[in-house]
Amino acid sequence: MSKIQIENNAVNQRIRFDPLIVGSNVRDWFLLLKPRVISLVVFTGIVGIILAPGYANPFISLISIICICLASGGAGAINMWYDQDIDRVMNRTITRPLPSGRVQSSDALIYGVTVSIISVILMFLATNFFASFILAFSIFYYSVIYTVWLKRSTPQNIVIGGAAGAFPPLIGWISVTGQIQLFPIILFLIVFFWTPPHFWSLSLYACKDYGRAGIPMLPVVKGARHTRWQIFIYTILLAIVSLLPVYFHFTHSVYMVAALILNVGFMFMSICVLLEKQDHSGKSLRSDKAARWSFRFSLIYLFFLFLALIIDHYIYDLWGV
Ligand code: HEM
Ligand SMILES: CC(C)=CCC/C(C)=C/CC/C(C)=C/COP(=O)(O)OP(=O)(O)O
Repeated sequence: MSKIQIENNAVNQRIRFDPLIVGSNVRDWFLLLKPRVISLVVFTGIVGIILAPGYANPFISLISIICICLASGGAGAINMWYDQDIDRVMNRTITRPLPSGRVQSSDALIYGVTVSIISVILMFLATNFFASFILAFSIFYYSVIYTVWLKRSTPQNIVIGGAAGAFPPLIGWISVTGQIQLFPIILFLIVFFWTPPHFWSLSLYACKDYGRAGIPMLPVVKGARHTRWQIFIYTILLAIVSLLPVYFHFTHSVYMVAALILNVGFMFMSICVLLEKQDHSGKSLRSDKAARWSFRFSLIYLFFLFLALIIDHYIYDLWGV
């Protein structure tokens, strides 16, 4: 039996014995929204709301947060609808509601589009036109520009497509102030430069999956060695961008210390990824352990960096320490 056959059998076994497959309707509709990704996306949006100057009505802020949740989820469902053909060939995604046949294709599309439209209308009614426009644009960016166009056509898909996930802090800020300022643009840039090391770490160990699905992710097209260098370069760029709030005096020492520690941690991870032993084809000899850690650390990095922004804000700007 070939290696691919063995892998496919393992996947089939997993589908057959997955206890969640029968009678899991509500859970499937929930999973279509990519809830775990939403949690961090929404957190960055909440930080945008908290940092924005002026009075943020708690009820309106709650609606804005729900709107970012729905927009990100709706776009995620459209992404899963469009990608069901490739999700069917990848081990990581084969148990998702669409490839496993638990949700009908057209139902998923209607669901994704409806949830997205509701989010934009609700944002417009609760806040302002500008915030709802950027929200609509970010849904379009993720579900059409990234998913339909970039993902299958260029190894730079993540770099350009990364902008989709960087909008939420900007949207949160605009929902309060109605305008764009330098600080939320820096928050946008932080998530933008964070996305390549976040995703490419994962793509290093999910490379076979993407190769089988014919998706031109960086390690598939340019090899692991090139991807490891790119992760390293983007981690340096991220470190620089993450210190811009300190440079422009938007934040104080709490954020500065947190950012320095987190950047040292991420640099260390990316150096481990870079140094992980490879053979001459650039393939890792140690099952990409460092890349797995780097992916996990990317999530820790973004969460604590944005948490530090809030703590710094409360300590210095609100309590006047
Ligand atoms: C275009 C940009 C991005 C790409 C291509 C990307 C890609 C991915 C992929 C492929 C996964 C694995 C998902 C899975 O196994 O189901 C993942 C996980 C994750 N991503 Fe991203 N990501 C992007 C942006 C973001 C952003 C902006 C955030 C949050 C601010 C984020 C947060 C997360 C989280 C929290 C997980 C872990 C989910 C879990 O534990 O299952 N990602 N990302
Ligand atoms: C407000 C708003 C619309 C926010 C969007 C947030 C956003 C773009 C998040 C990106 C999240 C993500 C999991 C991308 C996965 O890429 P993929 O689809 O290539 O991954 P997959 O292979 O796991 O499906």
